Amino acid sequence: MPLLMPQNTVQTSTSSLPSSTGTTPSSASDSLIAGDVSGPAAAAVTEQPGGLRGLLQSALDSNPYFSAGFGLMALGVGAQVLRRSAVHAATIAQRRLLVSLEISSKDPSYLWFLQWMSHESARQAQLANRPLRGIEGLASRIRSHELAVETKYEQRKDGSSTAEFSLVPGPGTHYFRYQNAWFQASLAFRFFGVVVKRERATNMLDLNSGTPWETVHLTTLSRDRNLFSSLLAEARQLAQQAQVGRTVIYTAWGAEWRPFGRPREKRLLPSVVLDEGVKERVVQDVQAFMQRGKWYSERGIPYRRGYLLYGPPGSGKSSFIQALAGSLDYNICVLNLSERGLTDDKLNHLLANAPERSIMLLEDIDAAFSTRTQTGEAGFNSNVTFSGLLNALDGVASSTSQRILFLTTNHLEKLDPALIRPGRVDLKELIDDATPFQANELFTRFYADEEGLAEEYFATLRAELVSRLEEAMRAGTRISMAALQGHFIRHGAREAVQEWPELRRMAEMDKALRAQTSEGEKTFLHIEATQGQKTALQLMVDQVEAEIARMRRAKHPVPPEVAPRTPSPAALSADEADPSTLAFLLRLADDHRHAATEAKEKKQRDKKRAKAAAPVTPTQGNAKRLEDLSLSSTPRAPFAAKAASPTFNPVDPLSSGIPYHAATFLSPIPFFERGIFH
Ligand SMILES: Nc1ncnc2c1ncn2[C@@H]1O[C@H](COP(=O)(O)OP(=O)(O)OP(=O)(O)O)[C@@H](O)[C@H]1O
Repeated sequence: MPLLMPQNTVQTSTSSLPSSTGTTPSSASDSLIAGDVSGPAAAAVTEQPGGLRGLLQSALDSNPYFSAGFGLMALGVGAQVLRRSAVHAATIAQRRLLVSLEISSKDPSYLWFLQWMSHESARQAQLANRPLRGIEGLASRIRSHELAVETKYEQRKDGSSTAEFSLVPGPGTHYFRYQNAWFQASLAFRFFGVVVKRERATNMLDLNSGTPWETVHLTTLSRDRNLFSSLLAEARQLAQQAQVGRTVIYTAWGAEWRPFGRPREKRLLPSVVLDEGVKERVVQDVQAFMQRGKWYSERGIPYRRGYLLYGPPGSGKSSFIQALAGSLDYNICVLNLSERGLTDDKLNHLLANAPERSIMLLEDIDAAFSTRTQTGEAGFNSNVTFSGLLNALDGVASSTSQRILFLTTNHLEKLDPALIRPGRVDLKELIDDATPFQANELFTRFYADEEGLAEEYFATLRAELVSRLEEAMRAGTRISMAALQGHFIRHGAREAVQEWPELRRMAEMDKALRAQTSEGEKTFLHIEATQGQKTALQLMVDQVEAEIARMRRAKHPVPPEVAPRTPSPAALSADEADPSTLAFLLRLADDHRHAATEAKEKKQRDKKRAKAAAPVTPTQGNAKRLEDLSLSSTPRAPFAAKAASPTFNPVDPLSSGIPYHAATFLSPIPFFERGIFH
């Protein structure tokens, strides 16, 4: 305690000592310096506090709580200083020792890195089954426990579907070891608020697609910074390895392209059998186009080419495009215009930003547009307008990078000429049902090396099959290549010929069913009344008859356009019926049925309204209820008088002479609506 004694206090006390005491000032000050404050000097110090320090001292001495609090405060301040210094030191150390890399989901290496991580985690999972040995063994045990699943789901037109799941590192922090260096990877979802600051345009796209903007942060020691490039190169190599000999199918994911499932095995061009010369024409055209990049740029012509493949389902349009992409070592970007959530802007962006070396494929273009008007109201989910599509196609035309665009359709006749004019579509090819040439080729591909089949016998079987197809074609029955391929898969060469009638019957039924659908209606207009179509016609006749019977049962008048032609349903025989008339009659009958239902509903509505507007003579009970419900200020007499009059319109406050609010309240219509009179 004496050591805490303030110097100035000591000095002040010492100078105030009277010299008359005979004590030499030097001896007093000596004893103070030596720390000896007993005796008169000490008394002087304690008795004269003098200033803030003295006050503090006395408080500390006299109040133990105060001194304890003071001590705690000093400790807290010390701890805070220490913490700050530690944080500061850590920040400096982090800056100097660590280096981090950000990969955004916009960057191509983002997916490569995620794939690399999942590949590594699978590899390490295998290592983990081995005995633990050294740091390698330890590293193998440290693997990601925060996974995310990416599901690619495809619903096919035939109703079947496929789903592929890939496990990738999920949001969170992951540690891994690469070339003896430790890495920390933190996958953070950056939500819109943050992205707004960084990339406004991208943020808007994210808002449209509803997918969060993602980033991966990689951190390692600064001396290992070169490992980043080697890691990314390895990830890219791994991604490319997975694609060697394969075709990547990209699909639209919001406003960007993402690989759909794993890359597919390349389809070989000879495996798709098209009619004579068709394949060669398209392949040569594409190859010539690819070699003329300089020619296009020198003349300032947009470097793009559009192809339209049209024809019935199952004729090999998609298969051919896949094989063509494989032969050129290209990938395919598939876009379905009827896709939910697709807008003009997104379409434009997607067409303009397709991955390099890829063929753009717009499938079933007729399904999205049959006329120039937007078909969204007609049941499609897409918000793409026809003009939006034309703009997007023209936008592609203005791009300087190479663009190969394929459109496919089953119904050429449904397409607007503006869509397929030269400049948008440069080459159109019909990919039709099987021709004798194709049947010959496919038969050879399937059975040329079948065991136990002599060359001569093989040739005879092939000729027999081809002649049967020709005969079916003469009778108007076409067989799709998909059906022919399925038939060959099911049977050997001999049975394929023997079982030909089965294939033909199936083809006829298939056509009949197709013709039954409204989609098939137009196709139907082009067919002749052959054996195959007779089945279809019969189905249609049946439908017209059923329609007429339904109308008669419902007591709807049969439309005059239908009636004269069908004095009795039996008069319509399949042989006489003309498909276009039948299609017309069916549609007419359908329209008429709708009109009749609407008329009936309207009649009921009118009746109800008339009943509501009819003069009201309240029954005793209802009058009582009205009385109970009426406002006290409501004059009841005029209402009763008016209500008795046949011309009284209870909804018209002016004619009733009742104040407006009371009139609405008293009007029977709201009561009807509320069910009071029911
Ligand atoms: N010309 C062909 N050569 C070889 N196989 C074919 C041919 N046409 C169709 N196939 C086979 O039939 C199946 C369906 O073919 P694909 O999907 O290519 O027909 P598509 O014309 O694109 O049909 P859609 O118009 O319905 O899209 C595939 O398995 C394919 O192998």
